[in-house]
Amino acid sequence: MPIGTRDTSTTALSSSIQPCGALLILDADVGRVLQASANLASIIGIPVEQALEEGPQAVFGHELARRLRRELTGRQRLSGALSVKRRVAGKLTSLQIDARRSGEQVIVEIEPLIRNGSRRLLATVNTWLARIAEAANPDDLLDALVSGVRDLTGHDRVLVCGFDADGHGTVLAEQRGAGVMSLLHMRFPASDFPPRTRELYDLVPLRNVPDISAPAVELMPARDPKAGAHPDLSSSLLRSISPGQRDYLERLEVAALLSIAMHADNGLWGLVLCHGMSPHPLSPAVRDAALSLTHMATQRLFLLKARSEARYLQRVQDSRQLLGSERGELVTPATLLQRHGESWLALFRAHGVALVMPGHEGAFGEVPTSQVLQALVARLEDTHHHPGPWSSHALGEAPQLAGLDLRHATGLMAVSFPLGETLRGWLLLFRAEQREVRLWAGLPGSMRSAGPPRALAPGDGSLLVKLFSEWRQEIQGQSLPWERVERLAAMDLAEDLAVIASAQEIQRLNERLRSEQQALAEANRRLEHLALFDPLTQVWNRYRIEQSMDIELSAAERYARPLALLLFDVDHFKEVNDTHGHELGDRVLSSLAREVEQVLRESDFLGRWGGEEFVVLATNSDLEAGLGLAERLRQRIAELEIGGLPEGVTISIGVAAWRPGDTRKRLLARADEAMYRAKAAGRDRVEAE
Ligand SMILES: Nc1nc2c(ncn2[C@@H]2O[C@H](COP(=O)(O)OP(=O)(O)OP(=O)(O)O)[C@@H](O)[C@H]2O)c(=O)[nH]1
Repeated sequence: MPIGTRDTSTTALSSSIQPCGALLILDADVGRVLQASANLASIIGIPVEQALEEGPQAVFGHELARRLRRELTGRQRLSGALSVKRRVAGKLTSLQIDARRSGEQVIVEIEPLIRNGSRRLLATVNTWLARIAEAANPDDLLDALVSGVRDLTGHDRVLVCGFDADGHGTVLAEQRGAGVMSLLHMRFPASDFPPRTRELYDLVPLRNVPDISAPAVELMPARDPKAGAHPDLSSSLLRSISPGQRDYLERLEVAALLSIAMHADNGLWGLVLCHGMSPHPLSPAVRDAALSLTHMATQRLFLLKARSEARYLQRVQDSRQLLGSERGELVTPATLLQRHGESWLALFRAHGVALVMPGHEGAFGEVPTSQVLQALVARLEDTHHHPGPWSSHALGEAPQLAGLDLRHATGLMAVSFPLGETLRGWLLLFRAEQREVRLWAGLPGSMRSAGPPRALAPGDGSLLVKLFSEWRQEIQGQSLPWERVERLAAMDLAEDLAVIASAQEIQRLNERLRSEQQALAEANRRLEHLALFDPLTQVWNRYRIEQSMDIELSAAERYARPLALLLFDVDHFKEVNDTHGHELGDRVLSSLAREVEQVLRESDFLGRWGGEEFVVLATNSDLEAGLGLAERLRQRIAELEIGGLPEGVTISIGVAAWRPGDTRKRLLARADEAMYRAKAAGRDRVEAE
């Protein structure tokens, strides 16, 4: 505890103060002195007995006592410290008086205004404020702060100790005189800053111990514990230090201490610690100037941090814009990571990144095996339900992930993103181990009893000095902690991934819809084909040829256009089937249809009338043209070579020409009759109506 902040024994129950000032406990009405520090006479020249008997006016004079009462009416503390001059031990002394309420009592602190350092105070503060305002980064700023504070207070060593998320402190900046040991970069264990100590800094942002060896001064008269609670001195700057704290500072050769809190929005961020190697009286004015400088520097520090966070978030936004271009595209997690993995690793200071979605997975950099990734996500699915990220920088200590081989990864930030109503995808960022050697200034309290370096056990004076100056510890199994902005950035990224995933889902659905529409159109086409074509010969079926006949008949009627109808039938087809099989019979019908099509003009139509019977509708053809066509067909079929049927086939054709007033039925009947005659006349011939 080299910095001397641990004063758990100097709690609210402390009933003694440091001798650098005097203290009075007054009643709530500022009318009576309940207790006074034993050194009252040496500080303000009034004996304790007189103060207790005659009250505040004897100590401060009537006018000041009235002013104190007036200023504290309805207020917790004076609006500003008062200063008075008093003759003490024959010397005119300037004093600073501050007062505040504490429960049912008023605590008054009286401190001599020391001349040292207070000259040109404002000029010094202004110079350092300017330096602090010029600092472009936190390191320069903290250097300016420790230099400025040391310039003001004249301490032998001034340092800034910043706390990490675990409450451990690190010396981030230091200014020291010649021959003073450096504590720069050393660590202070969190156990040196117990919650009570931190709370006291909330109450009073500053602690000043000008001489740690000065004997404590008691309050008089001593309180009978039965008579009620001791006055609460926790808010007093003058409260004495604990024996343990004194002991510790002595071992560090620190004889005087000034510590000033640096508060962030979420609590104590760090401390400015000023060490004197010999007693170091400090004027209250100098102390307050150091407090102001620290206050301004702290504000500036958080402004710089906010700016650097803003710059980082701008980089995140840039990367989001790049990602935005993926929305219109169907990309797999693997492709996304190929394109953006490198930049995400840089952005998150990570060594590996994986995207795990149901049925898809992608990885970039150093990541565990696919099997482990799946197991990891299954565990996270079970244990992590809120939408924020899950993170750890010491995976070995995370019970959820016990037994999983995460390879080099000791840090993981996992953030989920919704895929539809129940499914989630996961963005997993891995950090590799970062070994670190910590130099502890002092040992953590818990270590003291466990005592790893046994040689350094208390009692061995020479080694104990070493114990407080430096103790090496190798930190393993940890990676860089995940910062708040990085967590925010990961959530932004996950949001984008959700948008990409849903945009892609919509695209996938659209594509499925499109292909289903195509399949439907195809089915419709097939259905239409089936409805109009004969499946065996692929010529028009009876329904379709009837339609055409009706159309052509009405055209013939309207324009008196000639039209011939040929009806033909394969001769002895039953025999073909019976002799060669039905399959060959089918082939004969198809070959015949192909052959007839070859002979027909574009404007002629061929249809299968049924069985082995076909119809040809010859437009713009009179009976003679119809007969000519029929004869050509008959000859071509008679000459047609059909594999497996050496004798070939013949057809008998009946031809009828349109006559005004003809219906389909009548025209067909005449053609049928002619075909019947052709059959009857010996087949393989053409007959007209
Ligand atoms: N392979 C096959 N045979 C068919 C098909 N449609 C009808 N047939 C057959 O065609 C034959 C027609 O026989 P019939 O009406 O006796 O006439 P045919 O044997 O051709 O004798 P004629 O017409 O008098 O010369 C029957 O055996 C039917 O089974 C078909 O799609 N494929």
